[in-house]
Amino acid sequence: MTHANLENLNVIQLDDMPSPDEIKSRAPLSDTAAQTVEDGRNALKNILDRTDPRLFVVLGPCSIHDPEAGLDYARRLKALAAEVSDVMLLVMRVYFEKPRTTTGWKGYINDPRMDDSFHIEEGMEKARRFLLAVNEIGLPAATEALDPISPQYLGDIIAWTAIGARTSESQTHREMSSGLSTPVGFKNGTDGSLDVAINAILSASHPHSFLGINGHGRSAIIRTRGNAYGHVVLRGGGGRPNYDSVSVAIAESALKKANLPKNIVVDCSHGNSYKKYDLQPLVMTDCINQIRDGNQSIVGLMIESHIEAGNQSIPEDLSQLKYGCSVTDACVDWKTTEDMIRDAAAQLRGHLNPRQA
Ligand SMILES: O=C[C@H](O)[C@H](O)COP(=O)(O)O
Ligand SMILES: C=C(OP(=O)(O)O)C(=O)O
Repeated sequence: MTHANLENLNVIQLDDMPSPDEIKSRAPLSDTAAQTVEDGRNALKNILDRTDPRLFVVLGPCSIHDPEAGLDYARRLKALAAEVSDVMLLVMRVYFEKPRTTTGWKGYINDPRMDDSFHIEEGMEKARRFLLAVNEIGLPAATEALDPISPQYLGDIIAWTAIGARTSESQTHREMSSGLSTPVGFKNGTDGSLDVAINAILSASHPHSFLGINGHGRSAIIRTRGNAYGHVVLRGGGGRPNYDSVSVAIAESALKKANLPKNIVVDCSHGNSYKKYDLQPLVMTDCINQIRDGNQSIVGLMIESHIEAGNQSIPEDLSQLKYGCSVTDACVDWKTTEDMIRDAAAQLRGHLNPRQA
């Protein structure tokens, strides 16, 4: 009996991928970028530990598809970050991996040329170069960790990580988070379920042993310490938002019951704005009002924002792409972003009392 036809029946090809060490040697971490990462992580941890009373805001495009426009955005954001640094820590959303409900462009790492050619080796290196550039500008970066191998390539240049609504319940993502070097925000499920995020924080806070790769790209058993900086991201879901004060109070009690710190980030987009990008300012204003009214748990916000408003589908002819406009979820434009951040900063000045975890 032949055993030749029992495996890889649905695999067409296995291509070599440069190891994490190889990609890092092509795009090495500079001293400036390393300092930004370290300062960003420390500031985020201090906010979560309540030794820094500021609010952190993760904002930027739904996904990066054009590094030039992405860096244009980063430079603008850096100037805005300096203006409001007394009350807010701005962290740029640098999302390269998109979880899809069914199918669609899965992001710049997976398909950097946006033509279904899937040059992952090119995408990974360019993604790393982009992250380095953002950090060299002096902005810490946030990303969604979707592929469990990617952090070996990029983990040294990320300050905050999200686990998305579609993967908070996944053991693989909880294990990975237990070893990540950044604070990790776990989103509630797409159905609105908060339990998956709370269980994820608990799971990721413990040590795990699981399969992965090492810097040389070899299979490895990864043994982790556990991540003490997991927190919830409320993104709405199941047809209703969950940023309102009642939903926030429910999340606070669930965290208390699980013996977890009362640390909540509100995502102003996704289910919280019914995916209507121009509702994000309303969500943000509501959260800022809650903080002014004495809320002790909202430590961060997320905004999907780009240079131009809305979104566009990816055209066959890429020269037709509109500059600075999202190719995934719709975003608020730069002017609106500035207004949102400046208004919120003005509201927060004088109202940021040290909050209790
Ligand atoms: O934030 C991005 C999207 O909401 C997420 O990737 C799902 O997108 P999809 O439902 O269009 O696939
Ligand atoms: C996919 C995202 O969000 P969620 O997991 O909440 O759908 C995102 O923030 O890009």
